[in-house]
Amino acid sequence: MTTIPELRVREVTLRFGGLTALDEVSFTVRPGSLHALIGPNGAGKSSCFNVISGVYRAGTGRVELGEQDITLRGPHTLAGAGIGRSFQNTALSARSTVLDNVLLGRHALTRGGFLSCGLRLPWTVRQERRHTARVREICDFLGLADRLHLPVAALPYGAAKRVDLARALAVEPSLLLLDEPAAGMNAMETAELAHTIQEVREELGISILLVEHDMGLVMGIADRITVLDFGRLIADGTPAEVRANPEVIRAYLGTSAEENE
Ligand SMILES: Nc1ncnc2c1ncn2[C@@H]1O[C@H](COP(=O)(O)OP(=O)(O)OP(=O)(O)O)[C@@H](O)[C@H]1O
Repeated sequence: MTTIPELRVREVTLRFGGLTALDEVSFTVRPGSLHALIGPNGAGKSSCFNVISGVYRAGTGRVELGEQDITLRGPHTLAGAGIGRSFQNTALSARSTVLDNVLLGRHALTRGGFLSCGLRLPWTVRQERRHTARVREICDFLGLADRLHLPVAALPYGAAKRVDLARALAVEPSLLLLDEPAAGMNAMETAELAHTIQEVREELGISILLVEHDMGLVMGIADRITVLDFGRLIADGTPAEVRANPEVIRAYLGTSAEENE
């Protein structure tokens, strides 16, 4: 069994001109845990997510995954580092089928260049079959088995988000980054998603870092929660600890309470 590495965010600072989006933020995602990153609007959640996933480069500080320093890695090297990520606005090809979209996520694990694939050499054919079989398993696990050959454009929103999740899992990550997976979902889709995320964690044993606005979802499934406010870390603990933290209550009451409930 592969060991799941710890993700360490170490004193990360990120500035946009005069604005400090992240101010010496440090937290650790323990191996196999479901860790949520929350905070009011503009707190720095997306900035932090983007630093971890290599979209933004931290001004100072480090991001480490196990023994790897991933601070300066670009987003295209994520899969190689064992990180799968979902997107807030799914970056799927709407006209392609579910199967083809998820197979694209598998690309990072594919050996051989386009010449050997184009020539359909026997080992590339075998490799393709193996990848397709695994992708079918992942889609099956996520309840997409009967939709494999449908174009993504024909799917309801909740199912399209599952395809995005399937594509992130297709890289066989040890760390899964989920960027507001419940955004735009109705209550039933959100409840199903919560169940799926828990199943992914239990079945695959991987670590999951979740950036999410839906407090109900986060409080219900996270093992640990890191709270940001104005780019600073104001709390880090279990859902019960975070819920009772006066600074967290103040930060959330300072914004629209309904919006964050
Ligand atoms: N590319 C950018 N250029 C300039 N400022 C930015 C950029 N991205 C984010 N910011 C600013 O950095 C701060 C943190 O933004 P960020 O999007 O990380 O917060 P957030 O917690 O994800 O907010 P939300 O919940 O509204 O998505 C905000 O003041 C935002 O305006």
